[in-house]
Amino acid sequence: MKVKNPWHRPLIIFIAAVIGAGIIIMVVIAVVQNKPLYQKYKYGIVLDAGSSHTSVYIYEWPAEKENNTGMVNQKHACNVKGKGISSYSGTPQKAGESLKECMDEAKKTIPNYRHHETPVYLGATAGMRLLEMENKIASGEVLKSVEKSLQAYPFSYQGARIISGQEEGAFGWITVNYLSENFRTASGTVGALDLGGASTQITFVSEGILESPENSIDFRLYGNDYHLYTHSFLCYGKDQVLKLSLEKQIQSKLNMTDNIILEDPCFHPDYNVIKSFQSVFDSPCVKKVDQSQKENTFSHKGTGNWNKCQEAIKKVFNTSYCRFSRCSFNDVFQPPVEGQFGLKQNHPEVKEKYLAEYCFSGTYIITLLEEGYGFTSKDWKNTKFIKNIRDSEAGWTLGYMLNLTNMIPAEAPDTPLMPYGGYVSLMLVLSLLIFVFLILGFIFFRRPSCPAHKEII
Ligand SMILES: O=c1[nH]cnc2c1ncn2[C@@H]1O[C@H](COP(=O)(O)OP(=O)(O)O)[C@@H](O)[C@H]1O
Ligand SMILES: [Ca+2]
Repeated sequence: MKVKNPWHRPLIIFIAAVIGAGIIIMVVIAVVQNKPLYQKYKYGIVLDAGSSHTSVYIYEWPAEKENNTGMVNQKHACNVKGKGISSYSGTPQKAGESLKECMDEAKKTIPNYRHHETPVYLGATAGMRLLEMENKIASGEVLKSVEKSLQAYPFSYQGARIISGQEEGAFGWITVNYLSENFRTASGTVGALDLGGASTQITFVSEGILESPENSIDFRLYGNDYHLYTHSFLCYGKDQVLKLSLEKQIQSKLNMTDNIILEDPCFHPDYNVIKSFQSVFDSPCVKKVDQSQKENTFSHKGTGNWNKCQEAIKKVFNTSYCRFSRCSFNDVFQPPVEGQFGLKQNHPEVKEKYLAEYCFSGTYIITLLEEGYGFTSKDWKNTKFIKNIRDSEAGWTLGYMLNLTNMIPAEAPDTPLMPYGGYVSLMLVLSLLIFVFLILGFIFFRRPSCPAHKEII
């Protein structure tokens, strides 16, 4: 008679129970491990203090993914009411006060527990560059006023300063390429064009030798080297160019004794506005008019003629002199434009206050690109007019914050072989298999070789 191994049955039951429990524990761990976690965000605030107005941008990114590309998004934008901070040169304390509404909004938008670690930066552009040139004390007071106002908030204040034209161009380029995820892909980068009210920037990767060091800037981002050409033309933003072009027309009529009537081909034929000399001559971009003329007015009448408008605008670019092997205009070195371009454009929907100047602005953009930067019909096909990329505005502010918070590493971070969830699951399956084989091996090798010979006495 065959005798059953007395401990065989309970052992099998025990082993089956252990394996069953093991499987359940592993499945639970795998499920819990891979369940989508509640995403925690971090925040950053950048104020773009432009010549015409100030905007407050709030950025957010998943707390644990700071160095991954494309992770930072614009959460909120607020347009400060009124003009740019440089317009408060006579009443500096009002510059700080003007930011209050948007900063209060920022306080509500960002969760309270993150306030103290949220950096706030203010960067002022061409309007303040011009004020600094004209009246350094006034520009200093305006900056102090905005600083005082920002320091009153619970955020981590990181400074208010006038950024250079080179920074404005380079950070605009970083923003566009970061949002387009061009840094870690083989697609290459796009050049960046930005037309502001008081300055305009052009930035692109150039293979050629850059003859003027002030136009050259190098970055190492995610393990790649980028050799950039960048230039910011102060006074060539659209508001200042309009003043320049009016000034040229007024100067030619100054010796007239009668009221000055400017017939302007860049404005539509129904346009007829009385303007003060002061509104044209209040800027360091235009030649000063003699004091006795300051109180004068002129009548600005549109005639609506595109060809004549372009002829008039061409006159603001000086191409008669160049110290380098080649120039864009005004003796500024520029290599031939390369690759695709994104031009930052403001709201495509037409607002009343900008409508009258649209003909002038459109003609200026075309003339700047073709006559100024040397774009040809081939480059036009490669040029996109953009306001937003993935709901984030394509200006310099995001690039500025990414740079100051070191969120774009010089070297590409090492990426693990597989995602964390996949790794955990694979390890579980492999350990389960090893466990099962161990048990099977144990059962087979410990089994008595000839149980039939054994007898119970
Ligand atoms: O909705 C719009 N349509 C057209 N132009 C706009 C709109 N919003 C702002 N702008 C113009 O865009 C320009 C923005 O310049 P900004 O104030 O940034 O100066 P900056 O960059 O030279 O310092 C100004 O000329 C302003 O009038
Ligand atoms: Ca701007």
